[in-house]
Amino acid sequence: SNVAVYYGQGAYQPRLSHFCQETSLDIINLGFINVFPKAVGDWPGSNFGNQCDGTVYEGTELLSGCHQIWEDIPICKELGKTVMLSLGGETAYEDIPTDEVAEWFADFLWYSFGPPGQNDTFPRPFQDNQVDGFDFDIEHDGGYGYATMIQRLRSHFADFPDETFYISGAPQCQLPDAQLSDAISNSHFDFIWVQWYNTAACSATNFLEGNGLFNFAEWAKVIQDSANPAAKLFIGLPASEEAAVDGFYLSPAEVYPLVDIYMNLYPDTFGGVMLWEATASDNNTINGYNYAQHMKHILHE
Ligand SMILES: CNC(=O)NC(=N)Nc1ccccc1
Repeated sequence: SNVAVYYGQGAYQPRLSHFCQETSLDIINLGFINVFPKAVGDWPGSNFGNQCDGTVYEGTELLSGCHQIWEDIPICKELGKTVMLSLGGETAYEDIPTDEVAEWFADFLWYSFGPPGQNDTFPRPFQDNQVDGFDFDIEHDGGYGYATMIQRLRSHFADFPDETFYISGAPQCQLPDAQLSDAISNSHFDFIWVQWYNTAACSATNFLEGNGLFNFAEWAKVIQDSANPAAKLFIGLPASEEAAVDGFYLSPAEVYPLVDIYMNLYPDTFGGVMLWEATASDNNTINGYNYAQHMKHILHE
């Protein structure tokens, strides 16, 4: 099974290539496209923390100088990493007003961050690099338009039949997820990494208390009833005490039984662990291994 991490919002984070050299990491979600178009023709905006050089395409909030990222993606690809572009995050206003805007947004993302050379009226913020897919980290204002975006993206994917592109989502653990449940029911996801933190009613800490509120089983059923029953369900966890809201961190020793039980109860649906986020994991070493390395060991026990 795989370890997925978010990268781009870490405090004083090192560049992407540092994480691509970590053998414990399989999937890297670059966060975030944090400004969504309000109308057809509007450009989205981006934020990758301390990366990029601060320049934007004139009149937009889309970063145009992300040299560290466009230099490092080839290294990541060379090392076999899956690199996703993540939409949303904490700060974004994530409302998609109409189907036309949803399709425009999907087209923009595809022509700007998908395979190069398709339509040069669009910018190439990562130059000729193409991402392996798009992640929906929709934290609020969502609910409508994502299924349309994903269907549109998949129609573009079909134009490159010998290449593989992915769609993923990071819903909160409360069911139904106000932002993504509609999209999960009506469009094809490959990975769902549930944020089993920050929400007391269903977080992974409930597993430790044995109170039955940790709802992996319910989410596994959502996947099995979804547009893609073969989608992989990941357990999302904070990579350190301070990486999420207080009180939701599990030590590696606490994660072990959680993963062991659900990996074996749901061998076809269990996909691995997602961590928020990469730099926090690096800074959280226990017995000489960082948090992601502990997760990799647990997954391969
Ligand atoms: C997948 N996205 C996230 O995990 N976002 C996230 N954890 N945001 C956040 C919320 C509260 C405190 C710190 C980070």
